[in-house]
Amino acid sequence: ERLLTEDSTLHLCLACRNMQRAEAARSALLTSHPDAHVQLLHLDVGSVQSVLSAAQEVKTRYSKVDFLYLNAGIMPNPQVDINAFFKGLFSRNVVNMFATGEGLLTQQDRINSDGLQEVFATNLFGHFLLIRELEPLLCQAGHSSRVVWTSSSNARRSAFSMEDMQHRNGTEPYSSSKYASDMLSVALNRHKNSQGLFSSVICPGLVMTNLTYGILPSFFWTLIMPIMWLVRIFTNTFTLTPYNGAEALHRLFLQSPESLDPRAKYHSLTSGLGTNYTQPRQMDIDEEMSEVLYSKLIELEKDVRRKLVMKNSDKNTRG
Ligand SMILES: NC(=O)C1=CN([C@@H]2O[C@H](COP(=O)(O)OP(=O)(O)OC[C@H]3O[C@@H](n4cnc5c(N)ncnc54)[C@H](OP(=O)(O)O)[C@@H]3O)[C@@H](O)[C@H]2O)C=CC1
Ligand SMILES: CC(C)CCC[C@@H](C)[C@H]1CC[C@H]2C3=C(CC[C@]12C)[C@@]1(C)CCC(=O)C[C@@H]1CC3
Repeated sequence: ERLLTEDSTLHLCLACRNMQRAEAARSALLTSHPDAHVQLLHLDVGSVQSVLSAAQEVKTRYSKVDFLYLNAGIMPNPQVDINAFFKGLFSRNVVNMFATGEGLLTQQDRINSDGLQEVFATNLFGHFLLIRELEPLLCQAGHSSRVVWTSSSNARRSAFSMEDMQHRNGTEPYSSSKYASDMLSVALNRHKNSQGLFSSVICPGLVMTNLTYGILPSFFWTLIMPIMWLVRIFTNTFTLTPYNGAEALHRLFLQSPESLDPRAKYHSLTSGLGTNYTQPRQMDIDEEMSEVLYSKLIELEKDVRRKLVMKNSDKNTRG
């Protein structure tokens, strides 16, 4: 919505897994911008086959991609640790607890049909594979392109382990996947800036969406809204609405790639008085670690491609 307000000649492609919702989003955009070019594309970013097919379709439809917003993300079966919440409330860490949710949330992950951990596959690997597939459209001579990851303030180094990058053994797959996306963005910049591809990371703040309604029911969030406005005075990270949460996405669209800090996370923030702004904050990233992650993802990519070829040839011989 905000991008079209900025430039109504944009060609938007909404890549979604649920085509009914995608169609509703397209209709809403066409209501406010009747002449806009809005196309839909089926993409389940958590499925290797779907990512490859969608990328193929993009390559037939478009000759270049200027911006790739990697926004899809999941937090399945979240549990709030009430004891930790009350302990944190009376500690010196209280502001950080509200800003990041550190120590308050655990999730239950599962293995998907590609044999990958679902949170890792959706929040990180599917996006990585999409970038790899779209490289010919993103990296073109004399043209600069942008990849923007929706990360989170919940990304935490201690939740991530290089020996278990899919987070098979822990209870914080969300935090781990978001930290991995921060590292991957840094590595992408190192490998791809020379080819005109620039990667950035944003955090939308705490926004009322289906994700947060999965943590606590929507009526509860509505009930405690006055408390949330109060908390906003201390953290500015309670952006609360999708419009406010999109502030950093919008700001990055307007900023030239050369002026971006590859090691910063751009936070959407809303002040106590309701003013929106974007603030870059340095990420806790080790260059060497991000390089190791990049190599491991390339290896995993080879592996899933090999498995997919075998699966499809099995199907053909049986069918
Ligand atoms: N809400 C918050 O407070 C915060 C959110 N974030 C991040 O913001 C991003 C957007 O989340 P938010 O809007 O809050 O949550 P929602 O659950 O409302 O939206 C998530 C979006 O991702 C899509 N999606 C999920 N899985 C897939 C998939 N496999 N393939 C394609 N699309 C998929 C969903 O599609 P569908 O409609 O089909 O479900 C939906 O459109 C996420 O990356 C999240 O981690 C970060 C910090 C805070
Ligand atoms: C009185 C209320 C404000 C109590 C709410 C307590 C917690 C449920 C929330 C406090 C900080 C929140 C938070 C998130 C989820 C809900 C909280 C833990 C996120 C982890 C949601 C997803 C993200 O990506 C970042 C958010 C950070 C803050």
